[in-house]
Amino acid sequence: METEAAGNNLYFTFGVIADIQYADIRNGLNYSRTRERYYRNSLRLLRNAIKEWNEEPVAPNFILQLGDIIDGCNSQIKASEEALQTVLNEFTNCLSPVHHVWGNHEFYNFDRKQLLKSVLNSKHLEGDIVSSNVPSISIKTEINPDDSEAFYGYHFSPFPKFRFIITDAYDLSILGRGKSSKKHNESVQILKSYNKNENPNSPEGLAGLNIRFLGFNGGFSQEQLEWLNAVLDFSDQNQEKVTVVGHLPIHPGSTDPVCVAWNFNEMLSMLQAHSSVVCFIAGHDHDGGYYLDDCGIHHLTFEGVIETSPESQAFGTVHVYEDRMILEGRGRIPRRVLWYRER
Ligand SMILES: Nc1ccn([C@@H]2O[C@H](COP(=O)(O)OP(=O)(O)OC[C@H](O)CO)[C@@H](O)[C@H]2O)c(=O)n1
Repeated sequence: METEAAGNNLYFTFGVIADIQYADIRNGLNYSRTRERYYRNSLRLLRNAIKEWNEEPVAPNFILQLGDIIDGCNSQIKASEEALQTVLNEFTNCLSPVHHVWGNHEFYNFDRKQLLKSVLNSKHLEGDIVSSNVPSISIKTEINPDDSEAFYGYHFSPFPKFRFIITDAYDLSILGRGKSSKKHNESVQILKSYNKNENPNSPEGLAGLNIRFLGFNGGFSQEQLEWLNAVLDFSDQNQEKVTVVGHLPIHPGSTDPVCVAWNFNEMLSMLQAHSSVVCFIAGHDHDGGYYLDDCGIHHLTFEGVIETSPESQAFGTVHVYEDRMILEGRGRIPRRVLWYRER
């Protein structure tokens, strides 16, 4: 019974929203023509989500915006800047600071340099590493917008013994980096070694989990995995509870395999090896998903706003306690109680 749990003191709350994909165009369909996409209405759902967060008894400590904030079609109609400004204007009404994750649609509209110089770079919200009992180690990163190989990642601690890590699932990707970048070329090689189709987004001929090797997915570089490992070493020693956040799901049980990160297995085994990790939060798969893995890590994939009908909703508020988190989902997003794994 969750009401009889040891830790009934609410520590803090945070909001989550995924795949808004706003565009000032009429409704359309997804690529497989199975779902409607409500490009204009997504802005109204965002507005209502912000209103509800603002009206909570205590405003959420922060909001996680899980990426694909505007749709790629804005680029074709030369409306990328305008669409982004429209969505950001809504976020200015939000009483809570917003952490932005980058998805594939960010890269259809902007390159990495533009993103790093934009409001979608929320790294300024990164916290300091302060611990009385664990030696300080160098796990803060500087991101130079002129560095063509840089990845977008940072972490913050909103409450003692809790940490959130924003990761970059398109660090290895054929999207977003110039053709002369080493990571771009490495990504082309990885993708081509699995996917022989002329259209890199076509899954034709890809069997089982290999269906993830698509141009609209990506992965994590060794450099990023090493950084993450160092942060998690610190969190383990400091006995923290860590939630890792990215655009792409990393557990095939939590999503359609077509949406999984290329090197999900490397990321997954690393997170499972760190006792501090309790949750992974992703977007990208608009149908959403959930899986509790063998090590007790909760994998939450948030339903996308873009494919949510006007009379419904798709956002959540997570209430964080000593021994569990409770996701209060709205509309398509179910309520879930997420007990922390045994250390
Ligand atoms: N078989 C396919 C699928 C897609 N494309 C093209 O790829 C681009 C991205 O597709 P899109 O469905 O817009 O990507 P989302 O991030 O919104 O959704 C990911 C998952 O599908 C959600 O469940 C776009 O240009 C498509 O036309 C393709 O060519 N071939």
